[in-house]
Amino acid sequence: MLKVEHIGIAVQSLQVSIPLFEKLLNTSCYKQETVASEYVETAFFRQGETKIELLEATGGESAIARFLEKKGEGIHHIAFEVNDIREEMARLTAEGFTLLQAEPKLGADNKLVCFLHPKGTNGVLVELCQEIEK
Ligand SMILES: CC[C@H](C(=O)O)C(=O)SCCNC(=O)CCNC(=O)[C@H](O)C(C)(C)COP(=O)(O)OP(=O)(O)OC[C@H]1O[C@@H](n2cnc3c(N)ncnc32)[C@H](O)[C@@H]1OP(=O)(O)O
Ligand SMILES: [Co+2]
Repeated sequence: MLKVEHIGIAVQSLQVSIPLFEKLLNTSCYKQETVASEYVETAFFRQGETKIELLEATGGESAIARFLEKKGEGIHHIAFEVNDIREEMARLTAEGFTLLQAEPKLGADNKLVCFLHPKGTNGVLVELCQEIEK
């Protein structure tokens, strides 16, 4: 794993949370992006080498909607940057971790992503991200 690429935080409303995090972090949100396949709208803030990703559900089928319903607002996942996501997925599968996708999928912020089941990672939802070469 190269670094913590972002920390995902589930929020009820980006309209409320973006200004709050702009005040908290003393920096502006640099990107807002909807990921339709995940039924989420995201907002990103840079913090040194890593980022904060705020996530608002755009539909009831969203993992974020279910999380908010069950646990309320809060830290949702930790994303690690990797060089080669498919290689890392194969390595982690061999190590006995449960991947939630057989193939990486298009995520936000120009990344290929996949997730590991939190049951196998001490209750922490882990995301892997690989930058898509421009
Ligand atoms: C990709 C766009 C963007 C990006 O960075 O590019 C994103 O990050 S999108 C983020 C939203 N998408 C996802 O989270 C996709 C992966 N997540 C899932 O597939 C599900 O949420 C899953 C499998 C983690 C949980 O399943 P479900 O949503 O159906 O909820 P359950 O209540 O059935 O959960 C089962 C079990 O897992 C625990 N759980 C759920 N979410 C989390 C979490 N974020 N962190 C830790 N644990 C979590 C939940 O409490 C249940 O445990 P139990 O002991 O049975 O209560
Ligand atoms: Co994420």
